[in-house]
Amino acid sequence: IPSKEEKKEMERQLKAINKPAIKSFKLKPTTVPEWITGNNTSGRFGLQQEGISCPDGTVIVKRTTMQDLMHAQRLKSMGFDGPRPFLTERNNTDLNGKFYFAKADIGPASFSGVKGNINIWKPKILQDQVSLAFISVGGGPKEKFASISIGWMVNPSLYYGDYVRLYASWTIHGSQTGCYDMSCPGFVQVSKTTPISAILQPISIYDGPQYELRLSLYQDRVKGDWWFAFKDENIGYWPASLFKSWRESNNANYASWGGQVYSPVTEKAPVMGSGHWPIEGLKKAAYVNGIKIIDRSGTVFDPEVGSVKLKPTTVPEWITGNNGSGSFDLLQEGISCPDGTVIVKRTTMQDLMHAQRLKSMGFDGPRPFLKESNNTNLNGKFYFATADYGPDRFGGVKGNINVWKPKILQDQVSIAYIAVSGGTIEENLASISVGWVVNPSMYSGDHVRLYAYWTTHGNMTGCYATSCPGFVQVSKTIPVSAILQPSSIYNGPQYELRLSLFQDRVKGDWWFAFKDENVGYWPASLFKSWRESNSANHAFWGGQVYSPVTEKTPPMGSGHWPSEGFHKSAYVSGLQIMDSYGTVFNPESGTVKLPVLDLTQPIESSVLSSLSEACKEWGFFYVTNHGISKEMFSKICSLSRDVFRVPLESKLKLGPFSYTPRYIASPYFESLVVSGPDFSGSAKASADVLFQDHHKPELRETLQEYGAKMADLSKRLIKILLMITLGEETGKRFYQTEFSNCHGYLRLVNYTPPHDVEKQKELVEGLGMHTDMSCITIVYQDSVGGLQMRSKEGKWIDINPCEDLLVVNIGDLMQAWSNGRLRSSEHRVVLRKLVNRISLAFFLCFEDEKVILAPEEIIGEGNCRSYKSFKCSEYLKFRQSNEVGKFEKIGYTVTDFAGLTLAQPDDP
Ligand SMILES: O=C(O)CCC(=O)C(=O)O
Ligand SMILES: [Fe+2]
Repeated sequence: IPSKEEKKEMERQLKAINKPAIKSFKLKPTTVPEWITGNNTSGRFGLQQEGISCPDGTVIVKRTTMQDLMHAQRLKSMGFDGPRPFLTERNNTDLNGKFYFAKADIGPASFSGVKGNINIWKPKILQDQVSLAFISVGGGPKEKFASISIGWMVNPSLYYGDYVRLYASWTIHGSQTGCYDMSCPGFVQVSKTTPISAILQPISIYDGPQYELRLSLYQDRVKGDWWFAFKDENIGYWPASLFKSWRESNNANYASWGGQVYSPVTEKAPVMGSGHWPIEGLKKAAYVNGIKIIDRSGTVFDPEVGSVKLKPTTVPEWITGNNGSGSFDLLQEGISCPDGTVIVKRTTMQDLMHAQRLKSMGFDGPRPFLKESNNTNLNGKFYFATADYGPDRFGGVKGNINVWKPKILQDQVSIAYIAVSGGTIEENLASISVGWVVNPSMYSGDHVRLYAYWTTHGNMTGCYATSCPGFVQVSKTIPVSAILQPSSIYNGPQYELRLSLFQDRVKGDWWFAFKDENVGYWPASLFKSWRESNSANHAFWGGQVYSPVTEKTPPMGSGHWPSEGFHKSAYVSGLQIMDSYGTVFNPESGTVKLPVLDLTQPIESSVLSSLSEACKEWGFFYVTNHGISKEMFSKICSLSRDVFRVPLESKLKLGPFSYTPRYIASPYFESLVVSGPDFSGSAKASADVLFQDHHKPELRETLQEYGAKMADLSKRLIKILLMITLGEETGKRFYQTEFSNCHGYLRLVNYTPPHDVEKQKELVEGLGMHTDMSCITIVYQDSVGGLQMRSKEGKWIDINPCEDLLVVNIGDLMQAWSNGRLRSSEHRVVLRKLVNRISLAFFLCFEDEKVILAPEEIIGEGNCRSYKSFKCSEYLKFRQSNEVGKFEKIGYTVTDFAGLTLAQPDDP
């Protein structure tokens, strides 16, 4: 505990260090070595943001807190006064502690830059110990000796936790004066993404993957400043003035690379690097490689660089989609920056005290994942209003929350949010929530602010975006505590926040997007429990208020009840869930998650049961890894466009069996049938009519290939359906006797919506409700979407398009043959956007002469037969006898045609 005097001194130091929030910085060096702008090289590298940094998020700077200074003080008194980046002395021990080094050096020499790759390890060390790996430069005569060193360091006494962190330190005055990063004036941070004490992840694994830090130190040859670059990014610089002694000798004199450990004498010295000897070789021992020197003339050898992750690898379509309603302005803390400046809101003592005070009040953060209802504890009351979705595996959630500014007192909190949470067991529950918050105790004023919050460890650990390591800010314009304006007005204009949380499907990181901009992400490593369950489990939307028990509870949202309706009560709208395949669905409208059959995976019993359930309930499912490439789909789509662009006159020459013009099924629907098994012949016949002497060999070649693949796929699917309903052996037998003569045909469909489709009040149907006359149908729909299936209760459910998935649905013939165990459900296509839509449907049908009669095996003992036997061609005739009956199914279903209304158990 510091004495009064010491505390005063620290406060003085804090004042000196914590400069005003706005300051003009140099943002770029004048000269940059070639190696900084080179192309990327290997080595994926995630960065975690430093503990206490700017909620503002514009520049990540760890402002020195009293605590840091106390730590530093303590370290000093322990004997560790900083890394010894340039030391000619050998391993040494003084009264308090021991230093060990392993290094290589160059010098004296004349150079102005050095770079190298250091691989990252996380040595096990005790609280008072230090382990680091570095690159450094130094120079000047003995008593004026100065140096800079950068690298990674594990130093629990200086920084929170035993994380491996980026570090930078320097010494002047013959190494008498020394500083870490921000703990004394000198280093100027310019990077907005990489703080100097950033947590480094991942870490190399013994005999496993190796991760490197790519670092460089170089002098601006015009200004003389020394710059520190991490991968491609300039982190900051030390002004030339700091190293007078170098200026005198006009350049640096020594460079060194290596490792260093420090331990109090009372303890066993900690591990350096991986703790293994160089003789064990790569992947086992720590290394520094790719060392390069830049000489005074600027000559470099083999420049080599990389970059920091700023974008997710996968981005859901909704992020790049068009804007929704409601304009929205963002204010950044009420300060705007003159050119060439960056906004630095560093964590102040006050911020920390606020957070502390809130904690002691009972509010330890929003409670994004709560099964419990409104609750009151000793200190305060929480109230919730939430809707939730789950448990389910999904990869994202989005929604619009309208913004209100509830009147609340200083100690109260009001929040509206969307959240995701997961975890397999109580102890590893984790969650992320984003939304708006009014929280005057945490942030200054009663502004409505954007917030992001997460919890880990069974929700025991929780953090606001930047108040502990975890969230990585990437947006340069939207800080997570941005003030939101305007807010909605009762019975007046409504303003919404468009938010989404989604998982990078390659890296596993969770991203937060506001409108169409990625604000930042939480690295996958943060939510181990989710990784175990492979994705999130629950989604929530709602409001939350907190108040100390002594006060009246504040209003939630607008403070008005939902019954008052739109413009009056708070709402969350446009809720969407993205499943782990990237398809998007609406959790409100009785959403159904259809199973996805992966054809490259062994069909396990869990897959069989969900498939069988879906076929019974919906008659729809998805199939993936079906062996048809994206290029194939886009080729057919483009060929289809060519076909439908042909003048109507020519298309009509194809005749009604192959071409259906727009006015038959619907004013927006036209289609071309290509029949199998000779898809090529059928396509050629059509092409000859449509394109006459302009031969289109691609059309028949592509359709032949696609048709054949569809025929194979449909047969494979039939076998799986038979296996589900009849078991493996019986299924195989029936495939041979009943399905081996099936044939298929393709229908290319072009939907042309009316010009005012987006303004129409009524839903525009591209294809009306119908059931398919097939055994099964396989549909490819382009990215426009609009296919819907109808539930037994009559609810319409979107079947969203997804690049990698084909839609499979059961047709009437299969429903009759399976005695209704497989459902042929009504579906339709709705047009919402003013763009053409292409779909490719493949119908697998029984041969015309086949008599359909459900076998006893499928009816099962004690069950009734539901359909009388009928000849396939008769049913087709029944549907086709009437142009309406072909597409409009009411009164023309297989049940109308062959259904047995009465239970007749003895009827064969
Ligand atoms: O266009 C679609 O997505 C589906 C077409 C369809 O249902 C059909 O042709 O039977
Ligand atoms: Fe259909």
